Amino acid sequence: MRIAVVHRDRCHPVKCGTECILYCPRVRTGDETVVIGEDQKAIISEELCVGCGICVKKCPFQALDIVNLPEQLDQPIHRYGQNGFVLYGLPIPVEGKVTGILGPNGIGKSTSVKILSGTLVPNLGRTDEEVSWKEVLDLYQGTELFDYLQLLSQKNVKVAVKPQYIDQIPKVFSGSVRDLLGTTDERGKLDYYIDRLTLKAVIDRPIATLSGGELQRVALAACLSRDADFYFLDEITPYLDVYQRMAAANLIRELAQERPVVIVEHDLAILDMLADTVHIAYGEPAVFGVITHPKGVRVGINQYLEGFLPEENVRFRTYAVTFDTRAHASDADREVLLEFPAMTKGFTQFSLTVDGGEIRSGEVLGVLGANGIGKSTFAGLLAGVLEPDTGAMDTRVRISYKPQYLKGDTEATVEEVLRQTTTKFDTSYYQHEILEPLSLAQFLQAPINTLSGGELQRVAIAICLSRDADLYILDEPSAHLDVEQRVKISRMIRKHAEGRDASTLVIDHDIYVIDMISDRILVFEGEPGIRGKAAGPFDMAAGMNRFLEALGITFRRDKSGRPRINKPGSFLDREQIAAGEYYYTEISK
Ligand SMILES: Nc1ncnc2c1ncn2[C@@H]1O[C@H](COP(=O)(O)OP(=O)(O)OP(=O)(O)O)[C@@H](O)[C@H]1O
Ligand SMILES: Nc1ncnc2c1ncn2[C@@H]1O[C@H](COP(=O)(O)OP(=O)(O)OP(=O)(O)O)[C@@H](O)[C@H]1O
Repeated sequence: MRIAVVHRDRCHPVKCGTECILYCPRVRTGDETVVIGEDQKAIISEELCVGCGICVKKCPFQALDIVNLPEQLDQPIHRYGQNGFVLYGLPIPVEGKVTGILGPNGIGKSTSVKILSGTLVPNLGRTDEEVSWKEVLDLYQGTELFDYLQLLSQKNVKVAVKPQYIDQIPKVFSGSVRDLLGTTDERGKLDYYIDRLTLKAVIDRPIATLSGGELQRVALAACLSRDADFYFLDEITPYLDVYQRMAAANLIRELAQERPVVIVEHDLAILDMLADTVHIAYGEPAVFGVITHPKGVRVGINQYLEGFLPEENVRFRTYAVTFDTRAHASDADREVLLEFPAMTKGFTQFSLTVDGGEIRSGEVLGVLGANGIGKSTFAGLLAGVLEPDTGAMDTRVRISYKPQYLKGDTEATVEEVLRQTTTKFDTSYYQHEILEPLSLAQFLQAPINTLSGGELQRVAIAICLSRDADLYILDEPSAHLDVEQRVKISRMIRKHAEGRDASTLVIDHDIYVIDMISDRILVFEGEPGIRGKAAGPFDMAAGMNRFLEALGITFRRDKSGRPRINKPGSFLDREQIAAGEYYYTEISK
């Protein structure tokens, strides 16, 4: 079985020589394997295509993919139009349980949530005709999903959804947090959620002025407060600090005792403590995706990292994703490259104090701290996009800065934008050290304004690292990236820093990313939203301990090296706290 996918945003028959038609051996023999449709996009007939792949190589805009599917796949559940992405399988919500969905970007996780939450009516892969619910139900007869789909088709099920891209909320809602949440209090638990998600301080603020972390928590409170039969949460961790992630996870577990919850999540440490079972999503991003049967959470995560599904007998990746444990060498003999001065910056409600410090040549300085404690403000002061009230950064230091929130509002293609930032685009260094680890090659011809959150993030990292600079600043590079990409960008940022007469500062809430990347750590402390102060830089163990001790969270490593959060109050948790080993530990080895 074979599928042909045309990435419509990259298909421009007016601008190319219609190479897909010109070089197709079947077209040369006289049939219509590839034609240009009325909407000026290529259409590939999957019945006629022989799968030679010549059109894929010849297309100047990388707009085509032809893929042979694994044999055992049966009927698709949905296809986004002719030559569009195809999805096989659905997750199953279960009474009393949190069901997770784990997989790379662009593999159909959100699509499956849209189907189960009733936003998208499945078409069983048939894009040229109306497909009735009866046909869908016939297909699921005798399966665990039948009852659920029947209720859904009869519109007899009430669902609550936390959408993936919360930055859309201010575009459709203009009132205050109180106005928005007031309409959702259907179970009389809103005050409880406001308290547990520490939203009291922002309750009268206009939605448009909230930070990403605050908006994420408002969206969560809005979803959890509804009186629904089923709850669907599409990524809860972006922009939340570790403490807030744990608080959100605990609330979701509480809710799952009463109502089924389905969650999509890339943060493995959180998914691990939150979900009872996981469905793995595999396939080829933007081409096809398969949702597996449910697996126990620990087994499922390990199979996903391994890239092999023993029950299905499918290897979907040729290599395993491994979590390196890095020996953190003392680098005290590195030369000091630059000094940042003592600075202060005050907003109406918040003030930041920074004691001066130094960053060494080739060093990566990790930055940890709660939401709203001044990390991005500090980055803005260093980068010169914010004016300090006292102190001033040396303007001779050349800075390359990736901000936390990305704008993707240009129609220029990825390649055009990258070429504007570097003269090295055509070198093999650029291919191997930038494009490959960020998996950018396949969408170089895509216009920036059509990229997903994870794709845009990777382009922004490439732009930042492409410039010549003395100091590279990356604010939350892991947001919206899948697990594999997080491991890859961590290695890549490290490699970029090593052996270069430059320094790098990385702010991130993913503890593992900070562990992988950093030589030393700056810890931001204070009272979120009111005052913050940068402490350090500390060596890795001291920095991690200082940050995690304040949160009361300990980590251990499992056999594969993956960091896992210890259950609060468990034997290991108590033992590590007593030994003062919050992250790097001798005890759990
Ligand atoms: N309305 C749509 N029309 C056409 N294609 C779509 C549509 N929505 C999504 N797609 C495509 O379907 C594929 C799967 O998208 P989906 O959002 O379900 O992935 P995902 O696994 O949730 O990814 P991520 O982790 O990045 O959120 C992507 O290639 C996407 O471009
Ligand atoms: N331009 C501004 N005007 C007023 N207040 C601001 C402004 N920028 C930031 N703040 C406030 O300053 C505080 C610190 O914000 P900052 O973005 O530096 O925090 P952060 O530690 O980076 O948080 P996060 O982890 O959520 O990104 C927050 O309370 C924020 O609301």
